[in-house]
Amino acid sequence: MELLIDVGNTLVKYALLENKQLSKINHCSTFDFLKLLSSFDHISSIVIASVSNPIFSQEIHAWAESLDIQIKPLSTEAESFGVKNSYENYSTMGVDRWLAVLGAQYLYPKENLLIVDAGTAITFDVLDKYKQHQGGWIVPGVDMMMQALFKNTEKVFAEQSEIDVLKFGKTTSDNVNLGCWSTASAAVHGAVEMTKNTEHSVERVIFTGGNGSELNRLGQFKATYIDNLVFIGMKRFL
Ligand SMILES: Nc1ncnc2c1ncn2[C@@H]1O[C@H](COP(=O)(O)OP(=O)(O)OP(=O)(O)O)[C@@H](O)[C@H]1O
Ligand SMILES: CC(C)(CO)[C@@H](O)C(=O)NCCC(=O)O
Ligand SMILES: [K+]
Repeated sequence: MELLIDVGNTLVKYALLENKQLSKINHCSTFDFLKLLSSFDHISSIVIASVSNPIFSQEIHAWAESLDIQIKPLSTEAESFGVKNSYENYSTMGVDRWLAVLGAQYLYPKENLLIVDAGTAITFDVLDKYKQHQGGWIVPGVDMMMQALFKNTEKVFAEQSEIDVLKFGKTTSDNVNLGCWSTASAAVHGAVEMTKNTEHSVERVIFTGGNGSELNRLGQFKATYIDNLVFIGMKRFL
């Protein structure tokens, strides 16, 4: 049994692989994950991808080595499984993005794709059906947009609320909630629009990440939400 770990900036996500089958994803803080570690002493190997502080990964590394458990850190490559990175300096691209791209390419090899990972940040990656990454965007996540507003203003605030449909708001709280979600959603539309009339015109949008299913629900476009896209990418390395 293998343990797959995706270390983000807010949460650690992990899943088990048993007989090539991915378990459901769990998530927790790095602090809670370290408390859980001893319960994984029966696994044969670990695959880890991190875009966060290396100290956490180093602790897992040390623990695995002390128990003779193999540990394989993943990193972004110039090319993986024939998929070619567009970055001038590929190693600076977050490995979570690269794994999401590889997961999407595995699931939909015949379409031009836009991969949107909506977490702490929202990343956009365009991958064409010839396995060429065409570039992307990084924007603040919905929570981060709101936090930036609260931090830099005196009278702007918001309460957490469920959004039914995207529209204009008539209270401060609704203005913030609807504004930030609409901004994220508009960026998805904008990314699709930007590829129109190019050779990599997007045929499918794939959402993942903590806020991905909500963005999928709120948007008015044909899209697919895949909660374990990064793990599907990781599985290709096993
Ligand atoms: N069930 C959920 N659990 C945790 N976060 C959730 C959930 N639903 C929505 N979210 C939101 O998703 C965001 C976290 O997304 P994600 O789980 O992709 O985190 P992350 O991996 O730490 O982010 P990143 O990888 O971008 O650093 C938070 O802003 C949170 O508000
Ligand atoms: C953008 C995030 C934070 C999303 O998790 C991560 O992919 C990251 O730290 N990336 C490094 C910068 C880049 O991808 O160009
Ligand atoms: K992520």
